[in-house]
Amino acid sequence: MSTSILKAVNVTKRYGKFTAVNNITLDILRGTVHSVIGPNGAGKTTLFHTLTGTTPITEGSILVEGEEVSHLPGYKRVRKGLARSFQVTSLFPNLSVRENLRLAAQGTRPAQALNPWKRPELLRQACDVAEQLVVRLSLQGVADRLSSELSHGQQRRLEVGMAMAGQPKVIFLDEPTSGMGIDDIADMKKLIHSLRDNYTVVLIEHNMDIVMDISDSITVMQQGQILAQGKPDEIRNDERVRRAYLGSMITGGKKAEKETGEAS
Ligand SMILES: Nc1ncnc2c1ncn2[C@@H]1O[C@H](COP(=O)(O)OP(=O)(O)OP(=O)(O)O)[C@@H](O)[C@H]1O
Repeated sequence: MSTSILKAVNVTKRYGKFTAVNNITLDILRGTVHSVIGPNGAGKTTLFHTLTGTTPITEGSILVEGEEVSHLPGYKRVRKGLARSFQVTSLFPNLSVRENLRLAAQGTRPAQALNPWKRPELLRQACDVAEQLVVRLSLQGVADRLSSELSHGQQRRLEVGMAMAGQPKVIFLDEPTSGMGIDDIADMKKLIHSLRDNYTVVLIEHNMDIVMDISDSITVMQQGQILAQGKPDEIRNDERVRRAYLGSMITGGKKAEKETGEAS
């Protein structure tokens, strides 16, 4: 049975009088893909920010493998094994794919990364990690190209690879398929699904086909709160979820149309 790797207990985030995340309790299990979905403004990204330490919480607690991290800044949570995949803008545009990955792998030992007297085996290890990732990301054909020369889909895969390079326990992905074409979406979906062999994935994604296909569990948020949690089938069939706002997103509108007799 999977054990808990990341927990949020009664987490609330307020901006002044506005409550963006309201009393959220989550238990994310090791080796799973856990998706967070909900309409625009539901609080998904704010929840991510609180879990990764980008933004401080107002109330509640966050635990990584049972250890309280609520008041640790983001960079210290990285050392506890939480990694966030950032947007394309976080790539080094004037470095090759291989060099981007090698630097990200070296970043696991920041003191060593900038030390001119660093031990050569650490550099070799970082090169090995980069080589393995080039293959895993299916970027062999462009490994020596500058990251700025990659297609959008390749850049987004590289972003995920940059998070993987740190060999974290949990990888946070915020809309990794946004702006992608169909082929790139299929590649990204395969990559995310494969991640749970080595990592735990927390995913924000608007593409319901992906969410339903690759998630082990789903948290549905609405107006800062949890509306429902469960396996994809449970969420798909949850009346509250469908009635609230997801009917057409999850079912492609078919069921809702059938029920209302409004199909054209
Ligand atoms: N720094 C901030 N100050 C004030 N309000 C904020 C701040 N960040 C987010 N909010 C508000 O919190 C609410 C939740 O925003 P959030 O970005 O978390 O939603 P979301 O579910 O990620 O939406 P989307 O799917 O559009 O990205 C929104 O009403 C937003 O305006």
